[in-house]
Amino acid sequence: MSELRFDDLTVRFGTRRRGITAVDHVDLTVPPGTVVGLVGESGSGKSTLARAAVGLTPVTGGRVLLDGRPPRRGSRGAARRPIQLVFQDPYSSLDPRMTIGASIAEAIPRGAVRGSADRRGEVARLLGLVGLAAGHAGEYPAALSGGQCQRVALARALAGRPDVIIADEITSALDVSVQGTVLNLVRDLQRRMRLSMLFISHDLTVVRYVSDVIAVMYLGRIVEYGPADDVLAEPQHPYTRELLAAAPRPGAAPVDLPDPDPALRAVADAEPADPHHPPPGCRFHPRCPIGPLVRDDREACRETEPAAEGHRHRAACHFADAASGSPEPDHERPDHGRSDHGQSDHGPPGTGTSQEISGTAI
Ligand SMILES: Nc1ncnc2c1ncn2[C@@H]1O[C@H](COP(=O)(O)OP(=O)(O)OP(=O)(O)O)[C@@H](O)[C@H]1O
Repeated sequence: MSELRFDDLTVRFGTRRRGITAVDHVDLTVPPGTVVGLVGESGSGKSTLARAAVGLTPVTGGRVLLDGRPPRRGSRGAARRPIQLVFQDPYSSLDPRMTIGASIAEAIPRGAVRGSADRRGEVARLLGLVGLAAGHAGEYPAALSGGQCQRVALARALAGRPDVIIADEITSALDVSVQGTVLNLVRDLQRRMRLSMLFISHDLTVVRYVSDVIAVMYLGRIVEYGPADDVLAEPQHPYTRELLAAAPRPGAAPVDLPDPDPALRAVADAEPADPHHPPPGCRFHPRCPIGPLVRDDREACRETEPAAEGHRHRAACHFADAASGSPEPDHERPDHGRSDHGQSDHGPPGTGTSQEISGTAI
């Protein structure tokens, strides 16, 4: 089992004047054998983080670490690739001119099998792992359904003998009817193979289904992090509460935002901030329904990057306690502070890699 860690990672596109910081000083840890669900709206930087992890996008600053070291980047088919990325669109991730068997065989690292019979056996084994019959090896992607293609993409990822899988919106392009079976498969494979997994989705309903830990991303930053049960039961960041309110658990009581005032709801319903010009202070403040309830001026929200409070479960909000029921702004607590770059460690809750984060912001 391996640990994936983003250490103060920044990815910037474009020029200094007209550029965009898609990932902004993110510290995030995927603990060994754990599924971290990364949720956030479109454009928050989730895919950029994923692509940076496997070297598809150059990083501007910070590091990606696998068990404390930069991961090896094996060339295509040549060596074991310890971090594997599975994409949203199962058809575009497979070469339409290659049979399923050839696609999977291509991803088996050199030296992992001897001879073509062994290779065929390994392809059949991988197809079996993802619940497909060995007979599919001779077919082309066009003959398969979207769900079957996504299973093949998973088989290809597993062929690389990974320690970590990053699943980026892998059910978004699938029919609702097959999303559940693919999610069950992913969870089953992750447990059986004791994989570490970063599971990315804009949909909290999907993330909550597979995740041990949930990280919430907004405008390039992680704004909340904690054990999934805690984040879902007592979200601390108003953005997480909005996501939860928009994705109620079937049969569960809806999450009430603390403010029934329509004027303030309009604030919360405002357009996301322009990622080219993120607002100063808390990036969420132009949309936030919490601040006006507890402070008329919301000066802290406008001017100061909020710090993350808490050890296992933490949120970057000056009014995190107001969001979960007790309106004491965290910037008035004695241990509050902030760092230069504004990110905390998102290490595994309750493990040695989770650091005390008083004094840093996420
Ligand atoms: N190659 C690129 N060049 C310029 N800007 C980019 C590039 N890739 C991503 N971006 C921008 O970076 C920001 C983050 O995009 P990213 O795709 O990482 O977000 P996301 O949360 O994964 O959203 P989605 O689910 O819609 O892909 C967006 O504003 C996007 O337009």
